[in-house]
Amino acid sequence: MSEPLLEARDLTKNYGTVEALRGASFTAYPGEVVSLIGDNGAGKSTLVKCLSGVEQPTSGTLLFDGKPLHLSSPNDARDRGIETVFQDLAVAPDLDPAANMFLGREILKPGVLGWLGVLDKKAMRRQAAEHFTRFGASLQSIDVPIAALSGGQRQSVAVARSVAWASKLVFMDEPTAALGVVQRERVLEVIKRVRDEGIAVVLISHNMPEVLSVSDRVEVLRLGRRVARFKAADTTVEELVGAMTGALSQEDAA
Ligand SMILES: Nc1ncnc2c1ncn2[C@@H]1O[C@H](COP(=O)(O)OP(=O)(O)OP(=O)(O)O)[C@@H](O)[C@H]1O
Repeated sequence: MSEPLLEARDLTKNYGTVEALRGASFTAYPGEVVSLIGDNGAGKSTLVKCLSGVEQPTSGTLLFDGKPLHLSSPNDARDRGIETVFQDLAVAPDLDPAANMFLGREILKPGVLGWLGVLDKKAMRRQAAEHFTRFGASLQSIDVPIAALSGGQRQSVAVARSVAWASKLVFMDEPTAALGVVQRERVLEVIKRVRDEGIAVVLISHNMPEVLSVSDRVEVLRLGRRVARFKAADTTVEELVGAMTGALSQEDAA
């Protein structure tokens, strides 16, 4: 296997007296789908927040391409090609899907005075439409505000937006949770397509059959620590559940 793209070693994260992470480690390789699983409260979202610049770990080490990494904000992570689809769907409800896709990354064209940039809405709409088609967001129109879309359509806009900008790694926190069967399959196809382009996809999901069908590897968190790692092809739902609940603890045994 290639060298790790992103590695977390012994991360801790305290919120007051709550220890959300207690020495958590995690590894993602380029061009793989790795699922991060664990019971409610295991620390998955906290770990993703620490790996995407939303939160700073209390202690521990992050490495990116083998070099120490410090992320002071989500923009810091984005500058390195790391994108995140959050569980709470950070889309702007009053803007249309194209504007959402380019939020904070607007395409400018020279203004009348030559030096004042104005928004190139046409270029953004064209690129957004191409992108949504490519990444399976089925929208009848890209002119309506996000607020008028269904939950599933909003979700697919959020997924398409983050994979549009991810050049190295994308975190997806429950990306199929709000989706019907057809859209769920589309998102899973998008995940595989992004992986096949050499990007690392980190998937958080409580749906074990889905985890096994789309992942190359699975890492298991329990009580704020990584307790097991599996190759998806070599494991079963029962084994994953055993690791999540503590019936099996590979890493403690190692
Ligand atoms: N901002 C916060 N302040 C205080 N405690 C927090 C905060 N965020 C998370 N926690 C606590 O940290 C622990 C881990 O939470 P986290 O959301 O990371 O778990 P999770 O594995 O993502 O869970 P779920 O599957 O339910 O989303 C929980 O006990 C949670 O209550």
